[in-house]
Amino acid sequence: MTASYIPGFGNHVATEAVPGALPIGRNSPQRPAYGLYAEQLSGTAFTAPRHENRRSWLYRLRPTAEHPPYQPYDGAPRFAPGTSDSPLPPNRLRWDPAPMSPPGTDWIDGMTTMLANRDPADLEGVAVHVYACNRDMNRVFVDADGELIFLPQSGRLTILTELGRIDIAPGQIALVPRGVRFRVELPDGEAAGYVAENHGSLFRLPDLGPIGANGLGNPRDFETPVAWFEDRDEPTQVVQKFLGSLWAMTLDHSPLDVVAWHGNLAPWRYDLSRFNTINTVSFDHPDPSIFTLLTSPSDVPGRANADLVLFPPRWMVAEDTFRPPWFHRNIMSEAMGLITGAYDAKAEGFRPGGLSLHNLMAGHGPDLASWQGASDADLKPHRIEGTMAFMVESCWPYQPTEHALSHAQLDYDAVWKDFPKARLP
Ligand SMILES: O=C(O)Cc1cc(O)ccc1O
Ligand SMILES: [Fe+2]
Repeated sequence: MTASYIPGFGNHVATEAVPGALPIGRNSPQRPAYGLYAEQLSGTAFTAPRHENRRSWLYRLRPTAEHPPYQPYDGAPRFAPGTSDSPLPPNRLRWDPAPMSPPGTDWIDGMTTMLANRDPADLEGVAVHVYACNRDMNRVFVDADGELIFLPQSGRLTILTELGRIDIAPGQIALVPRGVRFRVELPDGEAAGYVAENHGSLFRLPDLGPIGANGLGNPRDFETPVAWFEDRDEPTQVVQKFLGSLWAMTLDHSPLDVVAWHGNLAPWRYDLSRFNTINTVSFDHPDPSIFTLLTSPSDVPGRANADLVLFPPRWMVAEDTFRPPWFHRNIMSEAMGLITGAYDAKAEGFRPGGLSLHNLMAGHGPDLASWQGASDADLKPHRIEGTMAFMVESCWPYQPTEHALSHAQLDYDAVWKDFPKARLP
């Protein structure tokens, strides 16, 4: 079965998997069609301004409210373990790709939380997880702590959500809103990649300012699945992430039973190759904000709770310019992953599936080999091919988990060793 999608970002969508399931002209009729249960799912406060307001109405076989108490979930040992209380060294950190999990590991148990900031209860902050799994989920997951962006690095994912079915492969990403239940299946038998979890205001497309009305991520390239449901009366475990801990309970049916829905809070997928990359055609390397696909604003104008930034294939044409990322120290904190290829500031050691962290004010930039190569390069137009890196940039410094701290590369600082000293006249 292939999924069908509706194009557009944050649109008001109406979709039904069974004709007549969606009420017309009202949200909560006295008796919804077929005895369905109407349920509102809010992604913003009821009173959020209209242009920010996101909610959907779901028409389902059984109400979500009908469930037994959650108990602590004791699987997924590296998922949401909390962060260390010890002072965090201001060091740059980098990680090799995580090894594949033991056979029989599904997406939930294959999740490893690497970096987190703030507390989910603050409704601010972001976490970066990696996953490595090799078994279809036969249960469902729901994240009360935030929306999830899946960035597969290897292996396709089928994400069966309450609101529809999403198929993605490496090079595509998907978002599942906070509170939407889903199951992850692995058409290739195994999969690995990244998940960004946003506790803060919902990801949206950035303003374009002088760029104009088009460019970067174009709204039409975001695809929301049509209504899809399963009618399965069999025990189904639901694992929930709530305030940084995992909880579980078992229903006697699948909760992926939404027959119809309408609204503007919805999952979507996006093909990263659709990103309309904009950059200099004269000189200098623009700030990486030029590559922003999505932004989650904080309460301070222009200072993102989280930006999702892409580094796609592109032409490099800048004249008399050091073309890779410059040396820098930032107030923002930078978590970076690599989906494929090589990243232009790191000649080696940053591998697809790997991760790096350059926190608040950490001095970083091109490694010695990249600096040397770009300093000596003949500045012809040059196309960076076959690459896709991304950054989850946040105004809140990241705290690595204990697992991340104990599995970091040992010698990352060495990539910035032995730069020749400048020679004054
Ligand atoms: O550190 C990095 O590699 C990310 C980055 C990229 C860039 O083009 C400019 C600044 C920046 O932080
Ligand atoms: Fe940086």
